[in-house]
Order: sequence, then C-alpha cells, then structure tokens
Amino acid sequence: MNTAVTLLTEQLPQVNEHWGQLNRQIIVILDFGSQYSELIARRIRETQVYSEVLSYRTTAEHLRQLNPKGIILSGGPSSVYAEYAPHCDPEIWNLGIPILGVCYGMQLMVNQLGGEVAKADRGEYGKASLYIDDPTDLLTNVEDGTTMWMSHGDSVMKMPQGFELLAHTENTPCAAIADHERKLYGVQFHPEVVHSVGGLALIRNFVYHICDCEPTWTTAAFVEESVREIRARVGDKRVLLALSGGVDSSTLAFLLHKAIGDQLTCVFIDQGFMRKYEPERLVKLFQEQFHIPVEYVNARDRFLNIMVGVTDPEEKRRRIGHEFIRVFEETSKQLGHFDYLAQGTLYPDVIESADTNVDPQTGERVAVKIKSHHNVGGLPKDLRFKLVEPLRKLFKDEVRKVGRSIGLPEEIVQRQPFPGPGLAIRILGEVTAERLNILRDADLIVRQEINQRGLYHDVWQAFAVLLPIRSVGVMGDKRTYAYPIVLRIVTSEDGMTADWARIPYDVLEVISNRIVNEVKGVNRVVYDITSKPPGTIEWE
Ligand SMILES: Nc1ncnc2c1ncn2[C@@H]1O[C@H](COP(=O)(O)OP(=O)(O)OP(=O)(O)O)[C@@H](O)[C@H]1O
Ligand SMILES: O=c1[nH]c(=O)c2[nH+]cn([C@@H]3O[C@H](COP(=O)(O)O)[C@@H](O)[C@H]3O)c2[nH]1
Ligand SMILES: NC(=O)CC[C@H](N)C(=O)O
Ligand SMILES: [Mg+2]
Repeated sequence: MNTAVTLLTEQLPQVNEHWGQLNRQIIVILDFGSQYSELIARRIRETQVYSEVLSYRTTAEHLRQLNPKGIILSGGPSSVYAEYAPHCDPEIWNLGIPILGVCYGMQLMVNQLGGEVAKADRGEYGKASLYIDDPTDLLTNVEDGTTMWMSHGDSVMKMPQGFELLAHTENTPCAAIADHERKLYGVQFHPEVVHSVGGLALIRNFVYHICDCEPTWTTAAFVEESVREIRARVGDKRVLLALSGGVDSSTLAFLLHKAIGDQLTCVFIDQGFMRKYEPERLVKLFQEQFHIPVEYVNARDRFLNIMVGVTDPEEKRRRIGHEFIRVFEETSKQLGHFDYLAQGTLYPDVIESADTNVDPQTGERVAVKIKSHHNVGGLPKDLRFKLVEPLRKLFKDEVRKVGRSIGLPEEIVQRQPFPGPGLAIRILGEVTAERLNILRDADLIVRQEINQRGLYHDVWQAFAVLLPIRSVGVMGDKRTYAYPIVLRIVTSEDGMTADWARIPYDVLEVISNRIVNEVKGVNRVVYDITSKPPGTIEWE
C-alpha cells in the first residue's frame, strides 16, 4: 500500500481570517490525502452549510479556536498501522465536537481510541450493499440494503470501548460505528461519492441532527458576506480587476461593483491568444449592456515576443503569468495608484497549481503540480499588488450560481471556460502568428457547429488544438503536407474530472470537412477520446 500522503491542503490558503467575526457555522474536513476530500466539502456545502478542507496536521488547539460545528476525517491511501501513517492530534477526540471518520478517518479513530484495524481478508472496491443494524441517528432515512461505494483494503476488527455497530456489509462487519455519547462516528464507505445511494442523506444527518447546524451557507449569504469582507479589506482603496469576460471574472466584476462601485477599474488584456472576435465582443458587452467601463489593453506584440522559441508548456504558462502581472502593473501606473488586484481565481486553479507535497516516509517534497494556472502558479514572486480573490474557495458550478444571483446574464453564466493563457496552450510547441491564425479559424468552426446543433450547453468545453507536426494528405490531386487539428470536446461537472463527449458522427464529419476545406495549413482532423484523468482537458 502506498503510504505517501497528499498534502495539498498545506499549499492552500488557511481558513479565512474573518471567520470569527462572521460567526459562520462550519464543518472542518481534515485531509488525509483522499482524492475525495474536496468532494466531501462540496457535498456539505450542497446542504447549505459552509465547509473547508484543512491539513490533517491542524492542531486541536487551532480547531478549538475555529470552533467548527463538526469535524470530518477524510479517507487516505495509508494504512493506520503502518510506521509512517499520518495521525491527527489525539486531543481532537476530547474537544467535545462531533466527529465523522470516513474510511481511513474511521480506521484512525478506531486505532487511536484503542480498537483494532488490520488488513482485511478481502478488500472491497466499488459498490456494496449496506445492511443497517441501527436505523437511528446517522443512518436515519438510509434504506436497509442500499448501495454504498467502498474502496478499502483494511478493516475494523474490534471497535474501541463505548462504540456500537450501526451497519455492516457482506465483507465488512463494522461498516458504520458510533459512540453516541461522545458523538464520534465512523463509516467505512464513502458517502460523498455520487454512486453512494443515501450518501447525501447520511451527510445531512451528520450536519443537521448530530452537529446541529442551520442552513446558513446560501448563495445570498455568500454574496452578502463577500461584499462585507471586500469592503472591510479594501476600505477606500482602489481595485484593479483582471477581467477576461469569462464566468469567473465577470461574476467577480459584478460582485466588486456591488461592493465598492467606482473604486473598481476593470482591465482586459488582449494577449493575442484570444478566440476570434472575442475581445471586441467583451468590451462592447460590458460597456454598452452592463455600463461597467473596461480598460482595453492591446498587448499582443509583447506576449507574442515572449513566446519566441519557447516550447515547454510550464515555461509558457510561467511567462504568460508574469507578463500579465507586468502589464497590470504598467496599466495601473497609467491609471493612477492601485493597491489591490482582483482575480477570478477558483478552487480547482489553486489545487492543480499546488506546488509540492511531503512524503511522510522520507520527509521529501514530492511534486504533484499538474499545471501552473497562470493566475496562481504563474504569478511572479515580487508581486506588488495585494490580491483580492473572493471566489478562491468555490467550484465553477458554485460560481455560476453566485453570478446568476447577482444579475449576470445567462449568456455569460453558461459560458464555457476559456483558459487565461488562451490559444498559447492549445498550440503545442512554439506559438507563432501563423499558427495562431490557423487555430483561430479552426476554433471558430468548432464553436459555430457546436452552437448551431444546440450542443453548446451539453458539453463543458469544445475547442481545437494545433499540433506542431505535419502529415501527408491529398487535395485536388495534389499532395499536401500540413498540420493536424485535434478536436477536444469534453463533459464535466467541475473541470476536476472529465470525459470525452459522445458527439454524433455527422457533427464530427461536418467539423472535420469544414476545417480541412476552409482553413489553409490544415489537412487532417482527429478526435481526442481521452478522459481526465488520465488526460487533462487542455493539452498543455
Ligand atoms: N485576458 C485577460 N485579461 C485580464 N484578466 C484575465 C485575462 N484572462 C484571465 N484573466 C484573469 O485570470 C483569471 C483566471 O482565468 P480563468 O480563465 O480561470 O477565469 P475566467 O476567464 O474569469 O473564467 P472562465 O474559466 O469561465 O474562462 C480570471 O478570472 C481573470 O481574473
Ligand atoms: O484560467 C486558466 N488558466 C490556466 O492556466 C488554465 N489551465 C487550464 N485551465 C482550465 O481549467 C480547466 C481544467 O483544465 P485541465 O484539465 O487542462 O487542467 C479547463 O476548463 C481548462 O480550460 C485554465 N484556466
Ligand atoms: N479509501 C481509504 O480511505 C482507504 C483506507 C485504507 N488505506 C484502506 O485501504 O483500507
Ligand atoms: Mg477564462
């Protein structure tokens, strides 16, 4: 069993400092490296209670100060009895705060409180039927025999003193356990994954009946609190907003406009890697329809210049991230003094850009960075602005709800994401003006066809990628030797995982025909049928 622990949470911003003042109810999740830790937080937030993921190293003292209504211990890849297994501060059992251990979290609870965990004869991976021994409390409204999702090789062999059995499965005698008096609960399965029928009911029981929470985390509450926080933070200072016209920064523009009105200045940087007609459209929309002035900065040449000879994807992202900031700095000087830079950074941008993780076995830092999103990992070290990023804890679908609630038109709310580095990370190898023009034309065809067939809202993203290689073709009896275009069309809930979209063949056919016939320099079109993982959505 792999004992390396993912410590993404140590890279993440720590709990909001204004918490205490806001008096917000919260459920804290301590992360032991599960792929699902964030999913747990999300599910809790779906029940309208705020939740955040913290490192498993968070001390009991720190938790006491945060005063959460409940604590959830996530799953994780380690075995509790292994030498370097991650443990939580044993004092947390004495805090008097309800705790739910999920999988590794439950095994840890059992291990630390004097029970026994060992390798099971048979692990369980995937669906299992849950038979309920005590239908009250945690398992209220969870049907006997319901399906829960399992993923474990270890099992609880003996419960600690004071614990009772709540449920079992065919292979796992202790699938759910509780010490009712101390409000300590453990489940071997994963209630947070969609395949666990009744998982959300269980989570609601924990949140509402056991932790006694109230539904305070609503979109309206988020907007209200953010507005208050932004005002408290910014005071009478001016804020420069990096506006791309995408869902995140447009939502942020509306939020900041509501919070600080004229202290806000929006700046759109045309880095030359935008899609065809997009820059003009954005500026017009904001100025004419929303009456929010936008400063348009034409920085095409300088961005193209810094791409000369660069082929490494991370180097491209780094350069683009830096150049964005330099342009903001210069623009800021021209427009007067600004202390703050606001960006529409979301949680997935932060997680995927997280720099390093620690392997507890060796104490070595293990890189897990997937890619540096330009607005996080691509930022220069000597950043002169203070950042304002109120959406930093949210997922895309949560941002869409916020946007909608503050009047952002559906046309923008539903927009497909477009990465800040734009077409530069969709041209593999060196980015040149010629390649940009080819990709822009191919991309326009993809968008037109997907739009016309009413598929735009069925997919998460649909776009073209240009490969820097050439293949042989034949057109009009003549040999061609030109670039291939990759079609990338995916479905996804939040961009963290994705699947390739099952687009009808006739649509693919039209797109392919049009691109090869209409875009000079392309003689072949291929369809990417890789999910994420193992692929990522973008090619770089
Ligand atoms: N061309 C640009 N000019 C100014 N700021 C930008 C530009 N591109 C990106 N940004 C900044 O970087 C942030 C992250 O970009 P990202 O693409 O993730 O978000 P978005 O463009 O707002 O929304 P979406 O994900 O829907 O495209 C943006 O919210 C914005 O603050
Ligand atoms: O603003 C951004 N700056 C970036 O550097 C960046 N990289 C990826 N993306 C978008 O994030 C989502 C996940 O993409 P990946 O599967 O390629 O990591 C997809 O929606 C991508 O389009 C970015 N957005
Ligand atoms: N998903 C988990 O938390 C797994 C816990 C532990 N590694 C096991 O295999 O039982
Ligand atoms: Mg964008």
